[in-house]
Amino acid sequence: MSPPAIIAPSILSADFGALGKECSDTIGHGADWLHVDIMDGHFVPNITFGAPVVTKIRSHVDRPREALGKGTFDCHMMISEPKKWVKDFQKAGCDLYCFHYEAAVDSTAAETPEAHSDQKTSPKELIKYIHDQGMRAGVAIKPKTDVSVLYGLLDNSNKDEVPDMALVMTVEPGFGGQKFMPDTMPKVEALRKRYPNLNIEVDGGLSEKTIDTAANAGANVIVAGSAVFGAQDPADVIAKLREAVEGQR
Ligand SMILES: O=C(CO)[C@H](O)[C@H](O)COP(=O)(O)O
Repeated sequence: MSPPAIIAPSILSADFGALGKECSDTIGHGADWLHVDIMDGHFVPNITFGAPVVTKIRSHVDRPREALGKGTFDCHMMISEPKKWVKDFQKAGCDLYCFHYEAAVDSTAAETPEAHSDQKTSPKELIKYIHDQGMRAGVAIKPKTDVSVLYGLLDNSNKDEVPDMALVMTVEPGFGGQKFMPDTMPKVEALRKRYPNLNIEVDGGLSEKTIDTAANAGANVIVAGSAVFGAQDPADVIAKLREAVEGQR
């Protein structure tokens, strides 16, 4: 049986002029987590916001009572220098710091020459560093990245270096409102088969139309931006996404 359904609306599609209220309303509509997209205009061709904004919106949502419980801030770091921002985001109230595997292994992804030494931190060292700051760690992969890169991290016997979640991107990261890519589903299926208890998150193009495909493949953490924030009845959409995942357990 897969782990429980976790619905994590992406606030990328929220009204940025009323972000605090949008966040508290969304939790009130039944969301488990808030998915907070951090984009640096370098790793992806778009910019959102940084730790000071997260600090402000955190005050509108109660901290989770238990690890990864209701109210978790799931920060998806679409940034070139993932190690550099760990402490700032911990202080801002991030609970789950999810970095991109591609950014952690590619020294050319760093924006500045000084940052190149920072990028020498391997993914497993970065996971440990995130854990040392008291957060959970996630590792994201883009649609073209092979799922097997995650096996080396997940099969590690040193628990401090093992991610708490894998994020399989179901669109190219950077923008909300894109079309779900069903050809990413074999990666989710492979992960679920190999790791029955793993939190597997999918992100991009998830809606009432695509949720069955993702749930069937084994995803249990569902990010949805435009489908939730563009809905007349966000609570109904959140409930339907949950039902679809629970139906597969
Ligand atoms: O990470 C993201 C984009 O890089 C967003 O979380 C994602 O695209 C959600 O938006 P939507 O549900 O509208 O596709």
